Amino acid sequence: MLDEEGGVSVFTNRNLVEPDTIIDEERIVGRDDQLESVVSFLRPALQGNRPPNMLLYGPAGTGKSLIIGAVTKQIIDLCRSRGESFGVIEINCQPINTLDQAVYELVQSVATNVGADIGVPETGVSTKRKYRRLYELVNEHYDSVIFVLDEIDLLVGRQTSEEPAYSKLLYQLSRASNTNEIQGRVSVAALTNDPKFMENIDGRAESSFNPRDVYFPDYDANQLRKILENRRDAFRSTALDDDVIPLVAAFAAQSHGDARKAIDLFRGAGDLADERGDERVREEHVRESQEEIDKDRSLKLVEGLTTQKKISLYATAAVASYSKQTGSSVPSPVGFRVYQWVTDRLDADQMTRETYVKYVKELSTYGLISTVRKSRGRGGGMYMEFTFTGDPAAMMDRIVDDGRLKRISEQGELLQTVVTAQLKKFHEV
Ligand SMILES: Nc1ncnc2c1ncn2[C@@H]1O[C@H](COP(=O)(O)OP(=O)(O)OP(=O)(O)O)[C@@H](O)[C@H]1O
Repeated sequence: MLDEEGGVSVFTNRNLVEPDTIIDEERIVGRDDQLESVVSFLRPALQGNRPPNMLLYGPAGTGKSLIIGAVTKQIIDLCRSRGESFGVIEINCQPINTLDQAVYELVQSVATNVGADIGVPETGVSTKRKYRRLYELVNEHYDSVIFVLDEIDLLVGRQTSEEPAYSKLLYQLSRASNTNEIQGRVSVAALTNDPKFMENIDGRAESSFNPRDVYFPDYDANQLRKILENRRDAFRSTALDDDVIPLVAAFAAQSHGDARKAIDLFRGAGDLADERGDERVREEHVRESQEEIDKDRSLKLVEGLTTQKKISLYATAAVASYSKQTGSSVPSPVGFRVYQWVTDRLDADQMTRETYVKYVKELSTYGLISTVRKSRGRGGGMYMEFTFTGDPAAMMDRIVDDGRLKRISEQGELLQTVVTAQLKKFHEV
């Protein structure tokens, strides 16, 4: 097999390890209970009745979109063979900011499905008009529909509104057939990672939505292994070393058993082998690809931090990096002194020691840092100790991409002296 540049590729069907490829049912692993529940909930659609609303919840990459997609696809086909038209109107709420935009996206989704005009402008008209257009399209083209709202919890809407946008949308859609706005049968399936989602929804939305729950737990390493085995034919039959699939599964199992991560890593390892012109995917490709993924993740995370958090992280990383022993931990009083020095140099606001500690502790929730409480012995008080899971010097490099912090990286030697002096002082007391 040739790759795009005409070289030999380890893949024969790379598409199979792309995240959004819709796979056949026989490739689905370990979701029998969820499949059974969703099938039984949607069966009424085949008997001329309205299926109940559903809430599919569980961590990222556990097959929620996959299962609802696979079952609704079958229903569409079965309905079609009986001369009925069943519509699946799907949106992902993650990039959507407002209720108005969500309704517009729904209109767009139906219009694309049926090949009709959107028939309403994106801005400059009321949300009510967009709802009207949505109902009009549904009534013209479908006998029954299911609205699939992925990542529903992220549709919060404007901060000023008391009721979150997802609550209003669920209310509106789930009663659209009762109010006769939609003449056919309507149900709503909401997908979320948040197990407490229903606690935040408004009372009247809760009673009109009133869903049947389907829970999607994490996959364990064994299930991930089977998921990957079932896509082994993405690669040439001789292209995978024996330890590749178990290793990919083990890495993904560590990061909460997310099948998407497993598939991404599987593909990434293959791409790396291709890039290097290697004929087989080996353990080293998996490890290096995983390192790349970790690096990207921490980079994205750092980009999203406020300047104060960046400074706190930078000062802490500087202590870890400049202290003589590798992998050494950072006592919070030392980190704070260095933080103060950095803020002075940058002429930035200075937070209290409590706030500094709070910021750094927050980063431990992302797995970048681990924290322990320490005692200085009799009467010496308590302090926190921070340890970096990765390389603190690499972390510093990532942070100084922020224009404001660049100035400090030019004073590396001075910073090193400050760190050494502060550490010495701390250990002398
Ligand atoms: N049981 C499974 N068998 C085979 N492939 C799976 C399985 N579960 C998930 N996958 C694959 O993993 C990827 C992520 O799955 P999916 O999008 O369904 O997860 P999700 O639970 O909807 O995640 P998110 O909450 O992030 O949207 C997809 O490529 C899907 O095909």
